[in-house]
Amino acid sequence: MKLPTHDGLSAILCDPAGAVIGLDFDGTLSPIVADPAAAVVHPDAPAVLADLAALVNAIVIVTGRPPGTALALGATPAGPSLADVPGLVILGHYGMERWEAGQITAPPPPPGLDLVRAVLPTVIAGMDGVLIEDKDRAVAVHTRGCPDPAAALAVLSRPIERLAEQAGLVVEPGRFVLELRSAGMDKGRALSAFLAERAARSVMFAGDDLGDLAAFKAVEQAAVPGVRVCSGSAEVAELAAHTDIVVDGPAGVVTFLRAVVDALHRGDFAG
Ligand SMILES: O=P(O)(O)OC[C@H]1O[C@H](O[C@H]2O[C@H](CO)[C@@H](O)[C@H](O)[C@H]2O)[C@H](O)[C@@H](O)[C@@H]1O
Repeated sequence: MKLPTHDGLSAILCDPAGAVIGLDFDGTLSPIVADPAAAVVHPDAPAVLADLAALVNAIVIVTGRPPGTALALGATPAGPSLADVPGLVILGHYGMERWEAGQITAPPPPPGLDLVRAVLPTVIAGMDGVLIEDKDRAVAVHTRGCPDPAAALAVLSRPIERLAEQAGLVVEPGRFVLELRSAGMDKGRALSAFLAERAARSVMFAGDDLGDLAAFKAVEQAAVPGVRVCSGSAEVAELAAHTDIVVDGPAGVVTFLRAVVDALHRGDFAG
């Protein structure tokens, strides 16, 4: 793949040691599938991330998943797993939970989740194919398995908003999913704080969904050069307009990252 011309990308290629590479998980590193529990990482993703990690300041996965789930889904039968990527940091639950060097740090889960767990079965009663994913500090309601996923999402939207209000939570919309989670953190805040922590001199963020918009905004507003990469899909076609480079889903992300690694090894942009 020939790398596109972009100032933010050039900054990363010229000075990789200063670059923070941020990535979403579902739809970016792992192809979208019907069952959230089966959304394993693209088989070539951990290897390319491991190669890239040796060249850049840091690789950080910023995801709505709990870090433990991203790690479990990041295991590959042959070759390295996500857990093998040197220095990898995972900011899970939209930045609420952090995994680094085998350690997780997180505040206690929001108390409103008990109400959500008690009431949700009534809210979805009679709706064929709705799936509840309990993530300990958040609960996601999926409609991908419904006969008409978009219609089911529309039906659930208002009742879930009301439930979130009652429980002191917020609703995070995604790809045929409505997630009830605590307020006060998003991928943008998480990424900005990480850039400051690492004294980043450039940044890339790759994502596929509405929850990634905050991170794209953080790249835009960062005091350092940056590039926003869209893991493109027909499902979230509108996301491309908020990004600089569009690739074709997780396979496209892996090909793009491999081209970055190859360019760095060749020293195309070195001093
Ligand atoms: O921030 P992300 O890493 O993108 O996580 C966002 C949500 O992704 C997951 O749901 C999505 O992927 C599933 C598996 O491919 C798919 O079945 C579902 O339709 C998508 O919405 C995950 O299950 C959620 O918990 C995440 O919050």
